[in-house]
Amino acid sequence: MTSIRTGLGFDVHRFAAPEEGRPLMLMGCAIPHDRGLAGHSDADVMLHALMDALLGAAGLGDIGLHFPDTDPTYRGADSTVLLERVMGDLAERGWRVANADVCLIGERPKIGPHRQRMRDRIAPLLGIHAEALNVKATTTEKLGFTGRGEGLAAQAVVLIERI
Ligand SMILES: Nc1ccn([C@@H]2O[C@H](COP(=O)(O)O)[C@@H](O)[C@H]2O)c(=O)n1
Ligand SMILES: C[C@@]1(CO)OP(=O)(O)OP(=O)(O)OC[C@H]1O
Repeated sequence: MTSIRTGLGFDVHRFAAPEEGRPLMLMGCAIPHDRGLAGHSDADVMLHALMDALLGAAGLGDIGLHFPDTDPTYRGADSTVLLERVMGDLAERGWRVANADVCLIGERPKIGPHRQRMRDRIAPLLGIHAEALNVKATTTEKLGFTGRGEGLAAQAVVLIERI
């Protein structure tokens, strides 16, 4: 039986108008910014990419399958709670996380000042040490929708292994 697998995830959310007063949630952390991301849930784009990577590695589809955006249950959902559900699904099937690498794509906010807080918040939910959860970011050199500041994108890659 295969003992390791990889998965990748990708997600995009547009920014809400500032007057909507949505907080910007990234990796389960409230990040000071002039606007938050729009979404049915808390729109934590980095955690959505991470969950899709985990589900992909385990062959379990994607977050839209598990948490449909047509279901009022998930309105305003805390993505860390959804991540706990995903981790439960993986554990039930005998998988644990070896490492994860998550990349935010956008001009602002800069994640440098928040990187360690993000790792410390999410690594325990993945059952790994913070050093096995990498958090990084890139601009798109002001090109495209992220470059224009219309929204943020995120990518994630994970390795899972048999317990
Ligand atoms: N939202 C972001 C984007 C980038 N960074 C940091 O800046 C570095 C340079 O970005 P380039 O797109 O010019 O390569 C990048 O490696 C990150 O360290 C960031 O913190 N937050
Ligand atoms: C987690 C969910 C739940 O509605 O969040 P959304 O804010 O709709 O985010 P999206 O990444 O568009 O789709 C995933 C959904 O399943």
